[in-house]
Amino acid sequence: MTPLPVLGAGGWGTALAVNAARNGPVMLWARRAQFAQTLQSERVNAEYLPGVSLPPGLGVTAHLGEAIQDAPFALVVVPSVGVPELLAALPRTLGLVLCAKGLAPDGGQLTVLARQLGFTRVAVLSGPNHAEEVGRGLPAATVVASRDAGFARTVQAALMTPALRVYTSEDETGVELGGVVKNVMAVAAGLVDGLSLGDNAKAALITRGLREMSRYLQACGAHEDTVYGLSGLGDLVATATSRHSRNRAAGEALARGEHPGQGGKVVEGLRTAGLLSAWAAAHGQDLPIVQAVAQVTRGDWSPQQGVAQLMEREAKPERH
Ligand SMILES: NC(=O)c1ccc[n+]([C@@H]2O[C@H](COP(=O)([O-])OP(=O)(O)OC[C@H]3O[C@@H](n4cnc5c(N)ncnc54)[C@H](O)[C@@H]3O)[C@@H](O)[C@H]2O)c1
Ligand SMILES: O=P(O)(O)OC[C@H](O)CO
Repeated sequence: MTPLPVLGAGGWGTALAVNAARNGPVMLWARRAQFAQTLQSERVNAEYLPGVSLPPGLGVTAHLGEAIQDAPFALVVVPSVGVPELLAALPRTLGLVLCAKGLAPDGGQLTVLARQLGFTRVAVLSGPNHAEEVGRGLPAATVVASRDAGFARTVQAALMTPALRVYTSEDETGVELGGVVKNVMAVAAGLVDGLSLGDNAKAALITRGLREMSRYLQACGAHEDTVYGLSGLGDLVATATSRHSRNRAAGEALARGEHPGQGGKVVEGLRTAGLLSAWAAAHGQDLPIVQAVAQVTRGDWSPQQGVAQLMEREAKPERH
């Protein structure tokens, strides 16, 4: 049986690889040769997913060609900034399951970038999935979305295990962008927590954040109900309330006056806030929470100014 390639040995790549190894052999690709060797010999990813043993069917390599050899498709699990470079190195015949929750350098979708580069079998995987929990085999659910329904079902079969329930969708845009925007909402949730603004404020943020996600997704062509599924509301709740979330923790750090996100584990929401804020300005769209997070992240507003700006907006009906 050809091993399933999992490209990217951070927390999420490792957790997905451990889950998929319940179904068959897996080859995990790490960019750094020394790191790949350490994973192969220590059988644990102490840097990104400590406490989770790598099962015997999981191999590790730093050679991309070896990782994808004879495989019909691969999971792409590097941070969004690294996706363009990795895709450029892959054969266009390879099916792609894009797992990053971030945007391309131009602020567009990674699925769109993949197709522009000539890949034809493209899917996106997204849902309320903290690597720390999936890696330990705690029950979770996720969505694989592709315009190619047959490809989505193939990926579903490869990843569905007793611990991970995988649903399919044909709404690539809705599933991809839900996971992208919720990271910004999670940074905002961390600001709420860090400033001790209380439960009412957190509930208001999540609810208005969902409304903002819905407006953005629909402006980008998503189906209107996708935002209420696992990749939208599900992931928003998981990330905005989780002790595992790096995006939420980054918001707490901002509230303390620190500058999070330099080095270490990837915090997609900080970069995404700037890209989405630029998109909103260019398209005349109103994404107030995204814009407030972008201003605070850039240091243009203090966290308290961000809160005041949101609270003092014009009066309006709830449905807007
Ligand atoms: N951690 C989670 O729980 C989780 C869950 C779902 C989705 N995601 C998404 O998955 C993506 C990866 O996140 P993660 O948590 O695995 O990150 P991480 O911070 O745990 O690890 C990032 C990994 O990518 C490698 N890397 C960094 N830049 C690279 C590049 N240019 N090319 C190749 N490799 C590179 C790093 O060396 C490291 O191994 C992100 O977009 C994240 O939003 C994460
Ligand atoms: O730790 P975070 O904030 O990157 O969130 C991880 C996942 O996206 C949760 O589904």
